[in-house]
Amino acid sequence: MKITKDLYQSNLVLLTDFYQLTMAYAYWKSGKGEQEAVFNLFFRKNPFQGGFTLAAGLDYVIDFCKNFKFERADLDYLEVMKNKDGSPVFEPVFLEYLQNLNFTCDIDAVEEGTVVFPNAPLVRVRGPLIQCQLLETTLLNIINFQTLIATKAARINIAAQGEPVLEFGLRRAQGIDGALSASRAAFIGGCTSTSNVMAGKLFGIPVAGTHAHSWIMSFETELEAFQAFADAFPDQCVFLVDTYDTLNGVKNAIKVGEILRSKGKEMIGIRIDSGDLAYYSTKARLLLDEAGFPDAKIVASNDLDEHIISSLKSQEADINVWGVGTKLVTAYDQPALGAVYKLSAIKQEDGTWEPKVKLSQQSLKINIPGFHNVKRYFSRGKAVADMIYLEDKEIDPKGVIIIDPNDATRRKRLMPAFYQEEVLLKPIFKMGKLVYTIPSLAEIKNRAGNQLESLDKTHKRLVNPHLYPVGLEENLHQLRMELVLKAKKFDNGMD
Ligand SMILES: Nc1ncnc2c1ncn2[C@@H]1O[C@H](COP(=O)(O)OP(=O)(O)OP(=O)(O)O)[C@@H](O)[C@H]1O
Ligand SMILES: O=P(O)(O)OC[C@H]1O[C@H](OP(=O)(O)OP(=O)(O)O)[C@H](O)[C@@H]1O
Ligand SMILES: O=C(O)c1cccnc1
Ligand SMILES: [Mg+2]
Repeated sequence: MKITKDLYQSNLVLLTDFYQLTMAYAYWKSGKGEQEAVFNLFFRKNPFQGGFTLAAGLDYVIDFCKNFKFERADLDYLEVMKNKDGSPVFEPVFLEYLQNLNFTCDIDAVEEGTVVFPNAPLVRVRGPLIQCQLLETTLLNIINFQTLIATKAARINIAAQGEPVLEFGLRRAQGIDGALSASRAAFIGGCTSTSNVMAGKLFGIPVAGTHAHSWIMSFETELEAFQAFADAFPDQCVFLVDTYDTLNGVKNAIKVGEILRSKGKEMIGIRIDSGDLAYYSTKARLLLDEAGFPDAKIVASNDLDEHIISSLKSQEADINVWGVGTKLVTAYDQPALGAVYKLSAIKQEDGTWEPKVKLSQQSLKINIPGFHNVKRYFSRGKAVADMIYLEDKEIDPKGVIIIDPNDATRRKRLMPAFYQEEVLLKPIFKMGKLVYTIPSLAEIKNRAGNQLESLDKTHKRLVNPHLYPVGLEENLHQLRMELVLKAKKFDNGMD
């Protein structure tokens, strides 16, 4: 277990791509290391062909930045790295520089549990080039995964229409942190509990569960197994009924439920983990109701995701609680969010900021330049549109036009004076100092619920959702166009 322990006790500065360190060295060597820059972290497409994304992971980012420090052991490792000719990769003076390096960036970010959309920044980092660069990979690793899983969880919870979703993913998750971060993000996205005990301990997520087929199989009969479980946990009986014959299993659960009742206890319900979940849940409901257990819950599990849950809902399956593992914590149908981290401005020697774009053959990949932020407009509590804008340009309250960053012919006129507004990037660090009050996980989950509530249901549809309007404010659109044309010079990019 040494590796695990070391990993979690490390402050993660080496959890980065090697090229960040070689670039840092080269920046330092060329004297550019302290030049100020602005980087933005954003994604280009909502995952799962959905209409929204739920931001998560900021708490980890804060922790990483707060503890950003090269320790002796990190430097010892870098010190022995050699080039092909046997010379050290990093000269000792640079390692000394790293040893004395203190985190001094400004970070502004969207709060965890906020609904977000493509192209708008989730995190904005302003600071010396070396530091901005050294944050890239770790920030992307954290935000990409937790945001992906929080979004998947939100979709699954939308499909469950407010019924509890229990997260059962640990055994199928992508390794140790894949499981822990997923349990955290799944809780933010709306799951009520996790089966992962360590996630319970680390994050304060309620832990819950039933029992496995092995429990039943270890007894001579199913009835004996249910009875023994009831003896051990009279207040927490959810009997797994499908080991041998599902409907007979329900009858056995009822028998033990009656014994429990005679002792003043109520069974919570049953779990079905195989077969046609619509058919068996309906039959089980009838048996339970007829036997006088109308409040007994029916839990369903077995490779569930938002689509199967929706289908079961439309089949009027009698299911009250959903146990979801593999397809949630692995984001089964889309394994990565694809968020990127791009430089958008750099400070010149005369103190002015130079906005930057990176050209791409695909116009959709040209980044948004400058020092920008994103603002959400609301009407009667519902989100109307998001505007990405340059922070130093005035917004006319009488009217602005926002322009689709991927298609300049798509535009929307907004009258800010008629809306409530919220600036989505909040100050997190100022000159390396934490200025943000970190919310509890329960507060983050609550925010996620309210945010999803503020989104029209057409954007939350699981299949072919209505596109939520996100656009560039005119000045920003203009700046982006000018920079693209300037960079392309006479070449029109059609070769
Ligand atoms: N009524 C239903 N409508 C749509 N999908 C369903 C329905 N009932 C079950 N499913 C889903 O169909 C799949 C059935 O999986 P599978 O073919 O492995 O059968 P199984 O019942 O798990 O078999 P086993 O007895 O081996 O566990 C699961 O993903 C399950 O969630
Ligand atoms: O299906 P998931 O969404 O991943 O949910 C978790 C699964 O894990 C458990 O059994 P396991 O799959 O280990 O064994 P089983 O398939 O034989 O029931 C449980 O019974 C669920 O089926
Ligand atoms: O508690 C359960 O029912 C459970 C836990 C993990 C995986 N599947 C089910
Ligand atoms: Mg299974």
